[in-house]
Amino acid sequence: MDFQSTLFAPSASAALSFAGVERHELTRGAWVDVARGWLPEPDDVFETLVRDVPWRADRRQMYDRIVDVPRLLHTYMIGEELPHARLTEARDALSAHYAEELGEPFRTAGCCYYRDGRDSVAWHGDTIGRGKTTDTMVAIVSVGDPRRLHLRPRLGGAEPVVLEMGHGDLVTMGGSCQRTWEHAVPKVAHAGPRISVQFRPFNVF
Ligand SMILES: O=C(O)CCC(=O)C(=O)O
Ligand SMILES: [Fe+2]
Repeated sequence: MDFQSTLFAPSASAALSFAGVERHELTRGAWVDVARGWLPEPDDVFETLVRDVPWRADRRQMYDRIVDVPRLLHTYMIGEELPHARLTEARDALSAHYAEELGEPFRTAGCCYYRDGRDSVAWHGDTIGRGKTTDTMVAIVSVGDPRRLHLRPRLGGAEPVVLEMGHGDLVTMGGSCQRTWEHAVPKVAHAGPRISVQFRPFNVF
């Protein structure tokens, strides 16, 4: 038996530890969990995603113009194989960790590619599906350059919160976060590429 590799090979379950998760309680039953440096091999995940995800540039109607959505997108739907084994492990570990609180597994993986500081996402909640009416979770794994996630309460009454999402970090929005708070990733003067992978349960968008 090769005891060296048994002793020193990083085991996926050991690596994906939730021991370092810090929960930030927001208002109205919303919260955010943060775990720094959570995803193993973030360099490899980043390079693989840049290369292998079928990125698409969206355009959408804004008033009287069609404008580019300022980031590239692709969503892996239920049952589709994810482009990196570490992401499959991450999704399964997240499903197990949050099973009791969430009551169902994470099923889809939305991927966003922020090519530089000009790419962004405006204030919104993930409210196209059930997040509009019920508590749910969106777990985000970030790779690449750090960007800031801004959060603000829809009805005021609390200060905005700004969280850095760095290389390999996990940020989970939970409770009523999608309905009672909004989030955004604003443009910045200088940033290198960043990819965000958002794990969501069935019918949360
Ligand atoms: O860039 C991120 O991590 C957040 C993306 C986001 O909020 C969304 O796609 O709904
Ligand atoms: Fe979002």
